[in-house]
Amino acid sequence: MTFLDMLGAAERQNHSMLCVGLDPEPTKFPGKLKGDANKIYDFCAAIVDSVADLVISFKPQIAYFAAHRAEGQLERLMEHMRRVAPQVPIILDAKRGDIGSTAEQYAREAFERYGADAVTLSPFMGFDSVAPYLKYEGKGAFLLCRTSNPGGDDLQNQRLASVDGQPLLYEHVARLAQGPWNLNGQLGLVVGATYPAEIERVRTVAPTLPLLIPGVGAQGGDAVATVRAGWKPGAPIIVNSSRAILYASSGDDFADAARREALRTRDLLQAARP
Ligand SMILES: O=C(O)c1cc(=O)[nH]c(=O)n1[C@@H]1O[C@H](COP(=O)(O)O)[C@@H](O)[C@H]1O
Repeated sequence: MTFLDMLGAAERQNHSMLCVGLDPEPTKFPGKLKGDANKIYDFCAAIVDSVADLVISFKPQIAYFAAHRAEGQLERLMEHMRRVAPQVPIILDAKRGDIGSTAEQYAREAFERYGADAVTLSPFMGFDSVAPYLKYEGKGAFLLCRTSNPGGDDLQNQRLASVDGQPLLYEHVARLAQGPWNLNGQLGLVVGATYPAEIERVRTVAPTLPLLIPGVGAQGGDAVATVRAGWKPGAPIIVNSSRAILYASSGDDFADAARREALRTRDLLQAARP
């Protein structure tokens, strides 16, 4: 099953566009787990178990594991997600971007070591830095396009005088991903929920690509505006929330609280479909 097939199946089965981001930060862990980096797997597995029937995708952020020498725990978590939610695709948020020979190693890490279904990438180094990921048939690759952070303006909103129509840089990335770079239909784009007008613009330039949209919850993005700007039948959106769900409670009821917040967010997103 390809990444896109899995997305469609999870969306239908769980009636969801919600992606739960797995950004484990031990200092924020509840109760007995607090401060213990050896409990990253336990914390994340409990969250996965409580929301598995509510999500279109899971998105572990690799830095939160690597910073604590917890790559082994990430490997176990990937296996756990496969076991409890085989229908739910996993996007490894790694934001890689390097020359082709190094990109081959990053692609191997994401798809062979961790067994991810998709990965996030920076397009800054150009097509040859993206191509090695596309050799993995059926896997997805999301290019950073208009990111959720304010500093995204610094480069992404610059106008490209040398390109036809003088698009903004992020519009050009969207055009490349929808067209010439999308050799096997594996590309998607990352657009921040904090910028709904830009989501709408990206959706116009890239009408069929899946959009990964982080920024609801802790970053304050507008869930309803996000869906209205990005959702179209047949062109999935994957709306990520991490901290607002993971840390919905600092008590021993953290998994139940995460489920309540995930359910609330899922239903808000579903109800906003035009
Ligand atoms: O690629 C991403 O996932 C990403 C892109 C972006 O533009 N903004 C963004 O916040 N992210 C990631 O999405 C998650 C957002 O987390 P919360 O703000 O806690 O919901 C983090 O893992 C970020 O690294």
